[in-house]
Amino acid sequence: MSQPSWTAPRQIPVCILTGFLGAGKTTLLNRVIRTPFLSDAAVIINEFGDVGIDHLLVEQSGDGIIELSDGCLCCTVRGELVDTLADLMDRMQTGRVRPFSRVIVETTGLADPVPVMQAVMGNPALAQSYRLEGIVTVVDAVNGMSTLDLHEEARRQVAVADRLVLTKMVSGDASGEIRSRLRIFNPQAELLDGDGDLAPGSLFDLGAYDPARKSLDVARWLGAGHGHHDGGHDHGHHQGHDHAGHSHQHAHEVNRHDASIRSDSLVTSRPISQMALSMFLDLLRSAHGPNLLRMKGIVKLSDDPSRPVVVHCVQSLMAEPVRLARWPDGAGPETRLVVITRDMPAGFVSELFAAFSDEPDIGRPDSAALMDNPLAIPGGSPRRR
Ligand SMILES: Nc1nc2c(ncn2[C@@H]2O[C@H](COP(=O)(O)OP(=O)(O)OP(=O)(O)O)[C@@H](O)[C@H]2O)c(=O)[nH]1
Repeated sequence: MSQPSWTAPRQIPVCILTGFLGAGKTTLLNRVIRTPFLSDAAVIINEFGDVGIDHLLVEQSGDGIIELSDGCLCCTVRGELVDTLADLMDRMQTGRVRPFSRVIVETTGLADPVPVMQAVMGNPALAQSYRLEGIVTVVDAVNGMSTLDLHEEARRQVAVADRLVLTKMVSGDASGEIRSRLRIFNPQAELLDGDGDLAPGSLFDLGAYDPARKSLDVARWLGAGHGHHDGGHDHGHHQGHDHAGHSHQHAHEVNRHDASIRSDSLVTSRPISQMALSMFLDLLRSAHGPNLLRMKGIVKLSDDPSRPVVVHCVQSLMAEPVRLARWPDGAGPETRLVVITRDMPAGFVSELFAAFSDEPDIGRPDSAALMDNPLAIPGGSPRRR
């Protein structure tokens, strides 16, 4: 992990709007595109196939910018989206398009959002101008269950979301099953009613760290208050509590269709050294990067527990950590990390973190032992693909 930066340049937030084919992404965008919150947004629409029509369906707001990135994001994301974002910035800086302060990328319904996130975060030139704000995933209440059963991309779209929007609801009762499943799948994401009165700010302002305002809405970003799913369903969901010391971990394992994807929520008030944090993150990213779909959080460091560091990564890519001047209002002071993984054994991430954060436990090496011998990793060896 590189040294956290004290100040970050002004970067334009990029929000990814995803959701399976026909879930209602374009409809949702149309509902909010003309509102003041999005009046200076640039919208990039990715379409699949030679004859795209989605961009024709999105009503332009005034001189709103609609960029078309054709081709499948899964295949062309690194070239196409990176080029489009770079070109857009160049055109703004040379006065060829009006200034924009936010970008929304609507993906094709077939897109795996992870490479899309990587494209925004992983290009050094783009990282100067843009920062990944987060993911909004639209889920269709009518077809959502079968879509999640059948499509890995749809499961990933839900798992990595910061915010989930449920569309096409028939009645409150009928949507109970899909709500429960989404909660199991992604306990942290805020779940919004797409038929309700949606303010664009509640859709696209995801609470991520904003270098311009130097603000972080931890509850929105990490989902405080959304951490528990609706009860009543048992799809193999396991939740572990360990209140020894000051920490607890919640691990959420989803039903047999989704069994490969897990979400771990790691919380501890015990400060962690920067070295131990770096080793924990490096180990996860280097050894398990392909299975680390997303990790984000705020960490209490032992050198100065009053100034937390904000970290987030997508697979092996890590954004520049940012050291805050103080704990954000309403947060902490405790470390909170959300880790979304695929094909990792239950307990692996939480055990590894507990070892690095020196949670006492018989038979578990502490951080000093792990730094001496990183092979003594607790939690067993994850399956590899
Ligand atoms: N009843 C109802 N229909 C909706 C809602 N949202 C979208 N639809 C309908 O669902 C269909 C697909 O909506 P789109 O907004 O085009 O979905 P999309 O996710 O952009 O679709 P793709 O671009 O094909 O992935 C359209 O016929 C919409 O009118 C909703 O909240 N309620």
